[in-house]
Amino acid sequence: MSRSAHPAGPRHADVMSEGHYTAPADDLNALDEKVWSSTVTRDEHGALTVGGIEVSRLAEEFGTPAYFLDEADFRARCRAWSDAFGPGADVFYAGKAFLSRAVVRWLKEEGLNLDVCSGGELTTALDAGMPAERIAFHGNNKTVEEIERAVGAGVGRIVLDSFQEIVRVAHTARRLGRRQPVQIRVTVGVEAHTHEFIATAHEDQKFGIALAGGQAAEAVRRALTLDGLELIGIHSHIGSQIFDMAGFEVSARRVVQLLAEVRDEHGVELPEIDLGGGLGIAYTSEDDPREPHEIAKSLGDIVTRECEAAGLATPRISVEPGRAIVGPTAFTLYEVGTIKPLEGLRTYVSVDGGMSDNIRTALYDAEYSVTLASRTSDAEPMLVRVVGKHCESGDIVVKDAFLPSDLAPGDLIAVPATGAYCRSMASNYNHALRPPVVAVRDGAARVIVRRETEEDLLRLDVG
Ligand SMILES: Cc1ncc(COP(=O)(O)O)c(C=O)c1O
Ligand SMILES: N[C@@H](CCCC[NH3+])C(=O)O
Repeated sequence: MSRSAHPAGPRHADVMSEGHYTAPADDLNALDEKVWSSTVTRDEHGALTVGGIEVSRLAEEFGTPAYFLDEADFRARCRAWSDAFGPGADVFYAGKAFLSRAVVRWLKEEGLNLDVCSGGELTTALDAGMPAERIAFHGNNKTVEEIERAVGAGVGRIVLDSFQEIVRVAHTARRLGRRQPVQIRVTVGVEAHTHEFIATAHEDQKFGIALAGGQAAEAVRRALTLDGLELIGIHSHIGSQIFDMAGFEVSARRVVQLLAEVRDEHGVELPEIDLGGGLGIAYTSEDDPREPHEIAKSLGDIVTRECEAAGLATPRISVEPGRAIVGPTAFTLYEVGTIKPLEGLRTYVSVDGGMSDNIRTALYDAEYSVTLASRTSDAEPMLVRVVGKHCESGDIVVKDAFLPSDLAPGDLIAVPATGAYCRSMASNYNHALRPPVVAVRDGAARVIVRRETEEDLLRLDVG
């Protein structure tokens, strides 16, 4: 069985009562390479395999639900990003998308840097051997204790997010006898075309300091006067799951304008700009993400052009992709439980996980696709909603999809593109046990984050 680049058939407008969905693929067994990691294929029996291992074997050994992460694909994406940006720029992987010690080691080996945004992420990064100078520390409300740890560890940069934080970091650095490299995160006033909850550069929200009204310029003024700080640049992150480069272009242009104002007022050319992460991936065949080299070229060109126009030397650029690296590298494997056909509506397929392992559908109305993984089938397509086992009717994993109508309890189904913001946002709702993450590579599979156990739950319950 082979992978197909274009499995989605023509759209049908006739079947659904609400929302939007793709018509059944011409071949429900086909795998769209846009949404699956590079080593996923079907074997001669039709079963899905990753890294050369068949899913039924994986399910037997590691159980379901579980996330299977294609290590070769992860490493290849790291290399694609670092090659695209080249030695004159820095790629920081955004650890919030998914972080574990194995991931930190892969990043280190592949030459990437790491963006962390909490004490927990910092600890994981340092514990797995990421050199502190390759770590950027983010967050809109870093605690004093987190700031102390970050400065004490010698992180390469702290991204300042508020006026209070400018003072806090300066104080801490002075007390520890350091001069901490910092960037200032600005909100550039861009409405990124993405879900409201994951857009971050419009002014009415909690992140950053607004360019508008001269606030960012004031933040620069203060940062430049404080002894404990070495202001190395300006940071902007406009949101997440964005396909349209226009928002990044506006953002780059406005950040460069601020650099020019800083040069005019202070006679200082800040050497770096960070344009954040947020590049979209394909969750379904309808999504059309950009390749890293296109993104690098487009951002590089605009920064160079704007800097030339402003008479500035081109600063060093950095970016912080999270989803675009880890998102496509993993899929979630579920076992089908109950199947409930609702006459004239759709069939509800319940799986052994749900919103506790993938909150994105409930939280952002995110769209996913799904395939029958343990076998192929030539049965007619049926319209399904894949739901979890939680006590919520919003507990939906895949809102609208087609699966073969001979689907039966015990079949394995796989949801692709769950590498980002699924395990990292997983919960214990209904005392669910968070699933393991299993890395698969060259015919070998190993647990990198183990499944939680009921003992883990009881251990925290000390009452
Ligand atoms: C500051 C910052 N950088 C990078 C990212 C990573 O975003 P993404 O995973 O969409 O690339 C985020 C999350 O949106 C962020 O807040
Ligand atoms: N967690 C979000 C994105 C936010 C990224 C971090 N600022 C998602 O799943 O899409």
